[in-house]
Amino acid sequence: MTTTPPDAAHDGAEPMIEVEHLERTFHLSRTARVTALDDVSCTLRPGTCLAVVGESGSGKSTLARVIVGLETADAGTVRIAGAPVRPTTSRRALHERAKLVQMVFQDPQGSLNRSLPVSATINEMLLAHRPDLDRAGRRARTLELFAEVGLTERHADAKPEALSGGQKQRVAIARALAAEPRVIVLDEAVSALDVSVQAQVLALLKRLRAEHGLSYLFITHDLSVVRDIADDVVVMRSGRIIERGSVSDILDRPQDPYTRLLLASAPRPGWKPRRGLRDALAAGPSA
Ligand SMILES: Nc1ncnc2c1ncn2[C@@H]1O[C@H](COP(=O)(O)OP(=O)(O)OP(=O)(O)O)[C@@H](O)[C@H]1O
Repeated sequence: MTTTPPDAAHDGAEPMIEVEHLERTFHLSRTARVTALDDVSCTLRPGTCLAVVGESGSGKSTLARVIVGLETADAGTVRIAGAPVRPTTSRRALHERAKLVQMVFQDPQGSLNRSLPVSATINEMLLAHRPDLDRAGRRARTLELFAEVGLTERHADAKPEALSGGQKQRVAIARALAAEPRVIVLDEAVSALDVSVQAQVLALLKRLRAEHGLSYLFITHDLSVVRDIADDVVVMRSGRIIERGSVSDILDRPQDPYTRLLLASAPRPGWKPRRGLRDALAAGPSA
């Protein structure tokens, strides 16, 4: 394990997200269970991007869901901007949390109504988070948000089916921005996009981060995007963090055999998919 954790204590700034000793086990039947989070601790430094990487089923999404409050941990603590995140059904507490942290998913379709223009999803967020705006104010703010993510009024008034995958993901990012959060959790948010569209969305995310002082928790199984966007990385396997460090620590000087295998299995120019990552991992680090 690398000995240089991306720990905010090192630079004295209060962490945007501080996760300590999270545990989450899913009971599938009376006898079968899966440990999705096993003593997981990590820190997102303000204004930075922490990538959470690992193969499918390693616990990345469960970690993201616990952080935003969509999932409850069995044990451990989550603090966002210093405020403890507790399981709650209180509308007020959920609203307060939504102002701190928003989530963008792989499939933007989930937050779009097929029969309404895509601007409706932004209007809905503004209704919840900007009570100071009237109808005209919400429309103006919606168009501002569309412009921020590189879309126009024509896109705002289109139904979801008229937009490409990349454009829909831009709408999802605009929707997250509408709450004016401090942190955005992106769960495989660029994974379904073509490489060139992916690069454009990553460039957009980097610009927005700088302009709004945002911090990102970036969940991905795709190591090729990590170098582009992340500052720090944690590597998960079977619910545990097995290695952590700066992007160059992890991508250039990985210590753990599993991290090395993940890197060796990652697609790169000239890579030929002779064997799946799962098979390679099942065969063990010496494969
Ligand atoms: N609601 C649930 N009920 C039962 N098991 C679950 C549930 N959510 C997650 N799991 C299990 O917990 C483990 C971790 O899943 P999780 O989705 O967090 O991993 P992941 O790394 O995000 O994988 P993927 O990239 O495939 O989404 C897996 O074994 C998964 O099957």
